Order: sequence, then C-alpha cells, then structure tokens
Amino acid sequence: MLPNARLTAAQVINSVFKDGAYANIALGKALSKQNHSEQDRRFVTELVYGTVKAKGTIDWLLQQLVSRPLGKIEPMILNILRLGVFQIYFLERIPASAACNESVNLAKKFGHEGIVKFVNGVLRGAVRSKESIVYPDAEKDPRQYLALKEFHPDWLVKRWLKQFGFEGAQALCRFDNEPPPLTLRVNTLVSDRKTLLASLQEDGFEAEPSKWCEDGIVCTKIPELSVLFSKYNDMFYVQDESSMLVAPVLAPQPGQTVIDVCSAPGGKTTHLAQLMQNKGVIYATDIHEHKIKLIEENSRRLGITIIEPSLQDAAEFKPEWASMADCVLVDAPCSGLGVLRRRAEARWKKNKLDLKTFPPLQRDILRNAARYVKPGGRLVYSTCTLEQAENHYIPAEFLENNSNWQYAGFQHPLTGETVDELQLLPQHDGTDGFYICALVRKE
Ligand SMILES: C[S@@+](CC[C@H](N)C(=O)[O-])C[C@H]1O[C@@H](n2cnc3c(N)ncnc32)[C@H](O)[C@@H]1O
Repeated sequence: MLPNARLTAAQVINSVFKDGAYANIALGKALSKQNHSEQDRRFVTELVYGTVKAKGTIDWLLQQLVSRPLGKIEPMILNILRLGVFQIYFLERIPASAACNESVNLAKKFGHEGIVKFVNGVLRGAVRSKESIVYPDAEKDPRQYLALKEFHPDWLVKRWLKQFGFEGAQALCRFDNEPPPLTLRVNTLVSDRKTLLASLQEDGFEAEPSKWCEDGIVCTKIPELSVLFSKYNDMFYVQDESSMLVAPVLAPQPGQTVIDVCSAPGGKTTHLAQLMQNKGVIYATDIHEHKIKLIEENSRRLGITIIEPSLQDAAEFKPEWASMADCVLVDAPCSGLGVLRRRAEARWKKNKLDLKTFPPLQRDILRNAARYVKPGGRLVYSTCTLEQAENHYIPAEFLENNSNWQYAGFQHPLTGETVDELQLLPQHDGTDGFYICALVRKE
C-alpha cells in the first residue's frame, strides 16, 4: 500500500511544533523512510513548508473556530487541524471537502470518536467561514495586516516596516514564503560549469548559469533529486548564490595558509579550497563537535585534502596561530534573518531578544580572528542577516579601534564597481539576505 502523503506531512509538522525539529531535517528523514512517489514527495514538501510557514495565521484562524485555547488541544490533533486549515485556506487546488475528509481520517488514527467529531466540526466551520474572514486593514494596521497576510511574526514585521517601508517589508515577507530554487556551486576541482550544466540539462533539469557567481548554477526544474546525488555526487555543493560570493572576495591563492573560524558544515571552506586548487592549508574550525564531521564529509565527497577541521571557539585566542594566516574568514553566527525562506520554522523560533545576543559575540570573534592575520593579509566578515547591528557596525567599529586595519575593497559581483561592503537584500537582489565586508591588515 502506498504511504499516505498527508499522514507523513502531519507527522513531520508535529515533530517541528511539538519536538522542536528542523522542518527540512525532519522532512528529509521522513521522506527517506517512506516509499512515496515523486509527485507525493512534492506534495508532502508543499504541505509541510506551507503549514509551518503559515503557522501564525493558521492559529489566528483556528482560534476563531475553537472555543478553547489552542494550547489545550493534544499536539498531534492540533497539527492535523493546522494542516487541514492550510489546505482549506491556502491551497486553492485542493477541494475543501477533500481537505476535511482527509483530516478526519488522520484524526481517526490518533484520537477517539469525540476528537474525530471535533476535527470534523472545526474544519467544516473553516470551510463555511473562509469567505467571511476579515483581515486587519492594511492602512490602519499595516503591521498586523502583513503579519497575518504574509505569515510572519508581528515583531519582525514591525522591524522591517521601519527598515524597508510597507512595500519593502511586504516584498521581503513574500520572498520568504516562496520555495527557494536549488542552486549549486560546481566543484571546479573535478568539473566546470559548462560541462555540468550541459549534463544536467540532458538529464531533464532546467538549469541556468548564475549571474552572481561564475561557478554557480540555478536549477528551476528538477526531474528527480536522487539523480543529482547519485550521478553527480562529487561535482557540486548546494549553496545559495549569495554564499558563493564570499570565497572569491577573500580570494585566497594556491599554497596559502587560510583560517576559517566558523566553518561548519563547510560550504565556504570547500569553496576556498577550490579557489586554492587544493594546494596550501585551510584550518577550519567550529564550536560544535557534531558539525566537524560535516566538514570532513563534505571535504571527502568533493575530493579536497587541504582542509584541517578542528574544534575551537572562535572567540578564544589560539596563540600558535598568531599572525600566521594569509586569509581569515569570519562567517559569523548571526540572527539569520536573510535566510528565512530556507528554514520554514525559523521565523517562529526567533525573537527580538535573541537578536541582541549576536553583536557582542560577533565583535569578540572578529577581534580574535583578526589576530591570526599576517601583515598584508585579508579578512572577510560575513553574515546571512539583514540587521545593520550585526553587519555594517561590526567591522566599522573594529576599524575604529584598530588603526592598523582598513577596508580592502572588492568588486561588486554584478556592477564591477569597487565597494567596501555588500548587503544583499532578498526583495531587491533575489538572493538570500547576506552581508560581506573585506578588511586588510596594513603591512
Ligand atoms: C553561518 S554558520 C557557518 C557556515 C559555514 N561557514 C558554511 O559556509 O558552511 C556559523 C557557524 O558558526 C558556528 N559557531 C557559533 N559560535 C561559534 C564560536 N563561538 N566559535 C566557532 N564557531 C561558532 C556555528 O556552529 C555555525 O556552524
């Protein structure tokens, strides 16, 4: 018997909201265990990401249909209701009756008759009230309007309204709700973009060269993901176009000594190794032991031998490395507000207070990592966030306090003009939100 796509989706959603799992990891695990057709795999993916991203609005809708607080409903049943409401309100192509019936069937697996009746009643109510739901007025209450219409927490919408205005905030929210394209960085140690692109196209992929990075490929249609991993295993690294910009800005040369202080799972460090033609050495550290294995696995898969991974707190000085490196990368831990489209649950896990924890850590890491750079050497500081306090102000403050450093300047990847820093904005650039700044230690 074929596995039930909605059941798989409900279980993944439940592990996200009940157990705090990452949606992409829980989904990947569930799909690898179940023998779903390719079409069903896509459907499960759409259900999981859609429901998880829209959770705030779904709960707002549900709360109008249920008299008790949602927290009092058994988690699996609540998550079946969330999945049902998502289909009824936001998946136009699914007939509402099918969404109700299938949800009731799911409820039968997890609850007694009374619960099944409750699910049935709530979802029939959702269908009836669909056309009469009144959202807050966009002009009178733009914050609540965007939060509910565009599926984001209202504290974040408030922040973005201030930073980008209504249209900018709306475009940014909408960007986060779209599925990201699959972007690949070609492993230039074993292939080149033209060859890989042609081969992927022969296998039915719709793919085009990235305009941002000369080694990047953007896939817009993927016939079967498993082909990519089985046939082209050592030829690519899955990476957003914005992340692909970092290694070329650091621009290490073959034979040099490089330190990448926040390097797991190894996306940028393996790119640095490619640019170095696998000659020289890269000390790649991270604070989490389990992530060190990921750097090792990625290096092995791509045939890279110059990366030496180790466990190290980037804010703690390692005296043996003083003034040793030609290039240092600080791809700092950050609030990650530029990559919300990729991490479906992240918007619901973050909060305003968490944001305050990053700048002090980033300051410490930058200050410490800079001590590893030799005179004349370069340092790149990058984040995947949109927060000025974690971006511009961190290197700017560092330069104010360290007169033996200055901006290195680098070429804007599209315009070619020389810039000191680059802030990519999803709503403007169509990439993840990302910040890059290059510094040089004076001779
Ligand atoms: C933005 S991610 C790095 C991504 C990586 N550069 C890549 O391209 O694949 C930030 C990393 O910093 C690590 N990290 C957080 N705090 C750290 C610290 N104090 N010292 C070293 N690494 C840290 C996290 O474990 C995480 O892997």
